[in-house]
Amino acid sequence: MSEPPFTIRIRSENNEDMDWMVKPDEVTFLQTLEVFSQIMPNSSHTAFEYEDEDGDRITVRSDDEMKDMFNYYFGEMKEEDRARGLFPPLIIYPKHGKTPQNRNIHGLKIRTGSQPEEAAPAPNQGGQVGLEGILFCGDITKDSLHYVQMLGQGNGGRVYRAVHKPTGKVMAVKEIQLDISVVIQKQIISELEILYKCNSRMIISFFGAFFLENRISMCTEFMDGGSLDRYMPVEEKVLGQISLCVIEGMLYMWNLKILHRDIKPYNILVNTAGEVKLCDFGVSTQLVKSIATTFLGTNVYMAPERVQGHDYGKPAEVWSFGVTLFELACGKLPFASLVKSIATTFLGTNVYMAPERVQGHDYGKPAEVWSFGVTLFELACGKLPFASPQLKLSDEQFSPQLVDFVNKCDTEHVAEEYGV
Ligand SMILES: Nc1ncnc2c1ncn2[C@@H]1O[C@H](COP(=O)(O)OP(=O)(O)OP(=O)(O)O)[C@@H](O)[C@H]1O
Repeated sequence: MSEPPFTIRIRSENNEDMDWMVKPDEVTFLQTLEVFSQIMPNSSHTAFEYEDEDGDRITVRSDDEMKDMFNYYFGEMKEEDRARGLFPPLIIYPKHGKTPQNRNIHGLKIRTGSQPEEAAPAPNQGGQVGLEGILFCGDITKDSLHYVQMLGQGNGGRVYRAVHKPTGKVMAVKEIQLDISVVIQKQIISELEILYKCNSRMIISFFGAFFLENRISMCTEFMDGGSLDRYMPVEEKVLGQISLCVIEGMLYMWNLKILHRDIKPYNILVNTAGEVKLCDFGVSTQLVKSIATTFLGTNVYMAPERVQGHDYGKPAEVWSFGVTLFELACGKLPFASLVKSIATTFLGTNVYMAPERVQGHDYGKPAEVWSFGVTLFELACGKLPFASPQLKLSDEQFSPQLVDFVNKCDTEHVAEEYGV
């Protein structure tokens, strides 16, 4: 049932109130930030807070958190007030964009003074940018980084090894070009701040992020062993240890209500100290959305419900982990069963295409026969043959425990067994 319009009372730092009538189904987090910028043009805000029944402040940084706030507000309302249409104003407190120095638990002490007027040219771009072109979270700026080497390139951007000049700290800097508005840039920076609070041995440390023109740079711990894709196939007993780390990392983030959203060998990093860590968490829904809009595509690690555009959660994460384990163990993807995961519309592939075609290899008559097989199946059964996919790890070189584990990383199994 959709909720009725009601008043949000925006309370500024000097206790001045401004009332704003909203329809909870229609108002967005970004609109709220825009309202702040209209009534307080001299301050910049990246989030706001409201108070719960104990008077504790709860921060809102996204549409989802805003929805939670509305649910809380309507949930707290007395039935008789609701029946009489008496809706007390919901008071919110705009939050200034903070430099997170005192929240950076990784103890990186870096210059926090005003930002430079001009930034050093990026490794792959020239030109100089004024202050207004720089959005900032953390204490790192472009000109404080010395780029040493490109470590890799993903779908969206490039990763460099860089030295933070003031401290000598070696970091990995991931740069992604995103054509988005400044308001969305601010939201991304704000959403990324949660990474400062993450403190797990299984999660890559986050040092800061900044925008320069239309490019975001995210600075994280450098892992000298790189990502696991380099080491495939991985021996089973090593895989066991790796799995423990990945699961611990996932559980840690799940407890913070954060999904990784992109579990795959490329996002599991190792170092010569023997550590295994997850990187590239989808903590910023806005960043995930912006990347998805800029680089259309699905990937073969995605669970079917996600590819089909349905809601997804932890089971989809476990699915991706299953595919990852399969690939790490065998050195190749379980493609025959996974081809169903390739979306119908994205990247011009569809569920009738043979695996070699989906993978961008040369194809010919056999691919045509594959598509015909899928078509016949659909005509005979009225559904596609991929409705209830199972990962298979049939090769006998693996222990039954590993085979069983990987096969249980199936969305339906996880949802049924654990009720998540
Ligand atoms: N913190 C890091 N330390 C060392 N190497 C890294 C680090 N982060 C990324 N890399 C390397 O850079 C490569 C590219 O990373 P990137 O995150 O851009 O792409 P990806 O994960 O392969 O794909 P996608 O763009 O889909 O996320 C990784 O595969 C990894 O080898």
